[in-house]
Amino acid sequence: MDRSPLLKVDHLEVTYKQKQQRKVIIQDVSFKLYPGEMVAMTGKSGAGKSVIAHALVGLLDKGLSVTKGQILFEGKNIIQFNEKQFENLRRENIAMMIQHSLNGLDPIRLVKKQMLETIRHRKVGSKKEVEQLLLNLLTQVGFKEPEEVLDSYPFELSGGMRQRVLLAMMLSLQPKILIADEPTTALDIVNREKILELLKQLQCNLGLTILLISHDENSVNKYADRVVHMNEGGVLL
Ligand SMILES: Nc1ncnc2c1ncn2[C@@H]1O[C@H](COP(=O)(O)OP(=O)(O)OP(=O)(O)O)[C@@H](O)[C@H]1O
Repeated sequence: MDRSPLLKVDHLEVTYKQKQQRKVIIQDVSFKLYPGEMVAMTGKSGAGKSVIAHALVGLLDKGLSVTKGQILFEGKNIIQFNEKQFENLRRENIAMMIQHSLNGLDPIRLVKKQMLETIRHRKVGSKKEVEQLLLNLLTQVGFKEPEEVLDSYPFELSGGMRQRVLLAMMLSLQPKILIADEPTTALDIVNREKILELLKQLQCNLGLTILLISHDENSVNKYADRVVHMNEGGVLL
């Protein structure tokens, strides 16, 4: 099959540098993400999964930088992107649900306000059309009564519900790739399965390409099309 990868990570190296200190954190990592597939990146805590995810969207912590290799998005090397270009990339192409993102919602601001904030760059149409879009997004992530959710505060919602709201916000950006970094860690076992099932459903129904990051290989194995296993800063094949 002649398919080009949407994302190609090629011999990536990430180094931590501060004053006299220098430590290679990610070494020679290569993998591809093809359109419409769900790839799980697994490996134990500290293996480097989050650092890779952050490198993909230009959100590396201070002191960390890409020192070797390429990250090609639709064939274009994004390593040299400036802040503005990365911002556009995150807004238009690669959405990232960050780890512990249950905190990613302001508990005391209406869901509606926070969702509106996320889509402020999209030209949707009239107020009514925007509201309908938000309701559709909430329905897409499994809410039976989206109006109620829209008019609630995150603190009134359960952990699983908040995670689904965040997912709806990510979907509102219409990304080509969704990176979900440990989307289930803060949830109980029933909600964990529900979120993974939902991601699978979104992949199948919307053709969304997903990079699912998890330390729990067993739970993601049955959902992912492929698994990239990280081992202390490198890929274990
Ligand atoms: N800002 C930073 N400064 C220095 N070292 C860092 C920084 N962020 C991460 N590291 C180091 O990089 C390595 C990989 O960390 P990373 O958070 O990517 O692991 P992980 O596989 O995502 O694990 P976890 O699931 O626990 O988050 C670890 O050794 C960590 O100490």
